[in-house]
Amino acid sequence: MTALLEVEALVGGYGAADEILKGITVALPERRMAAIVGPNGAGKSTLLKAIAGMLRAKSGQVRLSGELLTGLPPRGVAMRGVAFVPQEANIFPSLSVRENLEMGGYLEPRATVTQRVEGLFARFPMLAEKRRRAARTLSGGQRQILAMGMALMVAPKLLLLDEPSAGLSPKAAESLFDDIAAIHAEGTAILMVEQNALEALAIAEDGIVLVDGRVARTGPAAELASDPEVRRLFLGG
Ligand SMILES: Nc1ncnc2c1ncn2[C@@H]1O[C@H](COP(=O)(O)OP(=O)(O)OP(=O)(O)O)[C@@H](O)[C@H]1O
Repeated sequence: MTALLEVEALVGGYGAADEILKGITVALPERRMAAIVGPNGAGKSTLLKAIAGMLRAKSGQVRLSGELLTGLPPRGVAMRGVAFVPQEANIFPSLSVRENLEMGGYLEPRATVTQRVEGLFARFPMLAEKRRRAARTLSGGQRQILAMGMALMVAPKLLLLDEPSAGLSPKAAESLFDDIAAIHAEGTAILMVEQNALEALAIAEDGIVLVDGRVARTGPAAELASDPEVRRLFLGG
């Protein structure tokens, strides 16, 4: 079976300085969810940016369903079915909730946009309730739902989430993780970077531990979450 996402020997960084990604090889099957965990500065966010086309790889390849993504601009990657939700500044604060969702689907035909917005309102009643409110009035957890909703407007095959629970209270994070698990259960493959490593591994099927720009461990998420060495070294557990 061809994997949905294949990252092979990816090397890259932000300039002439040292490479941040030092040869990353990971794969994600169709409809699967993997959590990327590891210490600060390991290159987790950088890996997501490289997959999304926001960072030019120095060498190595990224493929989606066998098709080469490496070298495509972010728009080209997005048009092939990869939606990226950055950690910050992922909504338009002064636009309404509905307008934010419409912006998420601005490349889609009008009728598709209307249909998908209605689908998201049905899926997330909070968004429907607040559809006319400026996005800046939402709570942190509600903003993350809106940001994911914008990404879902293109019906992506793969959703890239960069620390969705950052800055949320434990209760808000727990509720957000429930929503992420539900989005995954509906068939979207997800690659999620998280500081809340144990919570992320609890809802993901696969785990990827990144340390200093390299893959230190991969395996079933539950296995990694209960591995004493992983807990001690990377999860503070
Ligand atoms: N835009 C940038 N320009 C230059 N260097 C950057 C940039 N963004 C990140 N870096 C550097 O790249 C390294 C990896 O950062 P990255 O954000 O990928 O780590 P991370 O594993 O996601 O950790 P964190 O949880 O701290 O975000 C860090 O040393 C960081 O300082």
